[in-house]
Amino acid sequence: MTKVLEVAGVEHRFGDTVALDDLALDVAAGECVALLGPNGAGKTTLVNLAVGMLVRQRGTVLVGGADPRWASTRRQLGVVQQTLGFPKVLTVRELITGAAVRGGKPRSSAAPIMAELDLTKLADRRARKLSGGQQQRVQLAMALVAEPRLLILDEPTVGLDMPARRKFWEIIARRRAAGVGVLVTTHLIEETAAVADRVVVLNHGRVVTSGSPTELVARFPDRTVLARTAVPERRLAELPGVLSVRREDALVRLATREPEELLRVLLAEDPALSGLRVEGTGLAEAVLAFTGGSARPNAEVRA
Ligand SMILES: Nc1ncnc2c1ncn2[C@@H]1O[C@H](COP(=O)(O)OP(=O)(O)OP(=O)(O)O)[C@@H](O)[C@H]1O
Repeated sequence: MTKVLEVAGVEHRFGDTVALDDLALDVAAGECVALLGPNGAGKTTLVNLAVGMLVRQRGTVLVGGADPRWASTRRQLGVVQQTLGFPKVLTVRELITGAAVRGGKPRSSAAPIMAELDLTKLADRRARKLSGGQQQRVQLAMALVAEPRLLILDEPTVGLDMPARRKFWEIIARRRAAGVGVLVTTHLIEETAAVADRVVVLNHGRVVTSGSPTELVARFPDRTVLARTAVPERRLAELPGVLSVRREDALVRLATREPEELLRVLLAEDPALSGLRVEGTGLAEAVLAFTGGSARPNAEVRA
């Protein structure tokens, strides 16, 4: 499989701070790799090296086999980054046409991409005056118009509502089907689980683990059985397969690896049992565990 991003043996320091430490990571054509990790893990540093904004200190960073600091390499790269501000006076059409020309494409390539991203009606508006979600679409159009081989998306869906997020990932899926590789950094872990082939978890500048979202979650086989019951804690702890018991008011949380067996004995023990629920480990909890945080049972947890 062709690699569109190759990172190997990368070390990067800011003074005494080691931001990246012997880092290796690849993105293949058509693959979506999510880079996750807590604040300060080194995600932005890696992105800035990959887009050629930082000068490499040690190791290899190649986009489409070439140095991302070369202008010819950057033409193969589409970037959506939170921090980029638009110039004051330029319209949506001017920005997207400019990105097409810089990428070696004809000016006429702007119109179809504006249509795909619902920007046609906004074409003559100044980009700076648009809403956050609309500006995000302009950035994506600028990133896509030159048909890059690699997309780097840094927190790309922050500020987008649910329909806009769905649309965003649909557009990315179409590019992936055409062989475009994607590197995405995000704190919205559960969203990533739905779109990424592979997750790379960074902490303190190092890769602490990587794998498909399903593989990472499968490394945490524990399930939590929640129920309202009058059965005393000591008795609950003796039930088969119970690893731990925690009571929160009337609710008990029982950790187990055999939830079905536990449910059977629980119901036999307390026919008046109510509020029964079984929770599994989500990707967010798995990532927190890998980076030394404690698990939190929320649908969308910031790493
Ligand atoms: N320009 C800089 N000068 C000094 N230190 C920096 C600079 N940029 C990053 N660092 C340090 O490098 C480390 C990695 O930072 P980086 O911004 O890459 O992390 P991150 O994973 O993107 O974090 P976040 O999720 O908060 O954006 C941190 O310890 C940070 O303080």
